[in-house]
Amino acid sequence: MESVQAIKQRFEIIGNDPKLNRAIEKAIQVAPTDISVLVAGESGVGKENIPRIIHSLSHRKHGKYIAVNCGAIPEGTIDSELFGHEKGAFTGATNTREGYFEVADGGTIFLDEVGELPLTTQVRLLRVLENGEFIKVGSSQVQKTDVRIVAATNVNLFHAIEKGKFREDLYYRLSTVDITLPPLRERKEDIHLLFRKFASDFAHKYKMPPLKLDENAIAVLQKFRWSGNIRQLRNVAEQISVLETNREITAATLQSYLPAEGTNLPSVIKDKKGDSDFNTEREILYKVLFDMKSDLHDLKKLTLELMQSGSSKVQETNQNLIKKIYGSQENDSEIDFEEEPRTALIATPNKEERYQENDDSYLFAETIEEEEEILRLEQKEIEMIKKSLEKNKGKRKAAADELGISERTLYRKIKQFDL
Ligand SMILES: Nc1ncnc2c1ncn2[C@@H]1O[C@H](COP(=O)(O)OP(=O)(O)OP(=O)(O)O)[C@@H](O)[C@H]1O
Repeated sequence: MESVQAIKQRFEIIGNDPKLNRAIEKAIQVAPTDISVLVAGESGVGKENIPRIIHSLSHRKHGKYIAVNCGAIPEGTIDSELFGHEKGAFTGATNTREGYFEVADGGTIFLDEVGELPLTTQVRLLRVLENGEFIKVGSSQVQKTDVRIVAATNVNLFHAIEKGKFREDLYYRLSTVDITLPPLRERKEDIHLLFRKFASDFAHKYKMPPLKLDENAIAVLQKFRWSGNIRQLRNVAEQISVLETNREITAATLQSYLPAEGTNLPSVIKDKKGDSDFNTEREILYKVLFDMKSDLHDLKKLTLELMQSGSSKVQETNQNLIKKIYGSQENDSEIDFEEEPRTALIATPNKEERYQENDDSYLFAETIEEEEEILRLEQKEIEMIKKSLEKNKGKRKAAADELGISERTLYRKIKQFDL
């Protein structure tokens, strides 16, 4: 039996965390059997490594391995994708098509985000698991297949069962063995190791000298929550690798690439109860917020430079605007740009001062401000998604990777915003 260490090398899995090692060990143990395995863990923890290990160590290793993201396939086509269809089964079915369960006969199918399967598909899946039987869409002929199923979920399937969205019998069929991968924040020792690996990969890819984090930066890296887990860490490492000319990374530099923690974004509050999209939704909103913040910073810097280098005319004609952006200072007819311009950049009028006369107007104004902010965030989110899809020629997987979100979340966003 191959050792955990050898498997880690073969699959380029970085980390020494005991829970990670135990997960790999379990995968090695169950691989030679045909037991169904359910892999659990937050988005981005590396769940896909487990079915790849299981397949490659099983007697099916020369058979096909197919990974299916159940959340990324529209409900209307999932049965046909998985089980195939007959010619004429529905409009557009011009030919008979083999589904993944037919193609992967003798191999392994990885069903990622299995909790996203519609109930009708769950019934079909249960049948395959029980006796290897399935029926193509539009057919009445029962077919046989011999496929091993490894499923994964980043939501608590018990909640889905309670809500009537997931069949209990299917859950027990899928999870003969459970393998759970820990979130990155519980693998503190591995975070720097992973960052170094990614930084070295990107240095190689972009032909730049490798990054080096100083001690404080390492501490920041380890303290951060990493709600998007390894995927998020990889994205941050890539951004810094490409954008930073100074390759010695300090805590402040690193911090500027990390989303502010504890930001009271509406979706974060809404999802605190433990809804499934909490991590990924937050991830994208953080990213959006971060981009907006840096755009704003750049804009302010630009106008400040213009005013400093330009004429007093700019200041005269835009006095009100300047006050609004850089703070209203009583009896100030002119702002002293020589004095600590960076402080001026972030100074905003105190909200209590602005609204102290009337509490209601304060609350009202706050609500409107928040609503406008949400709309702006949404707009920005739509723009980012559109750009990324265009750049990646409509390939959702590539776009999702670039945006640092899962394909399932991207698929939902596309539906939500009608893109
Ligand atoms: N231990 C590891 N060492 C190096 N890279 C890793 C490790 N684990 C995961 N990765 C990388 O992190 C990224 C996310 O992994 P993966 O897609 O397997 O996550 P996931 O848990 O399946 O997420 P989701 O639930 O969103 O599909 C991938 O690019 C993967 O190669």
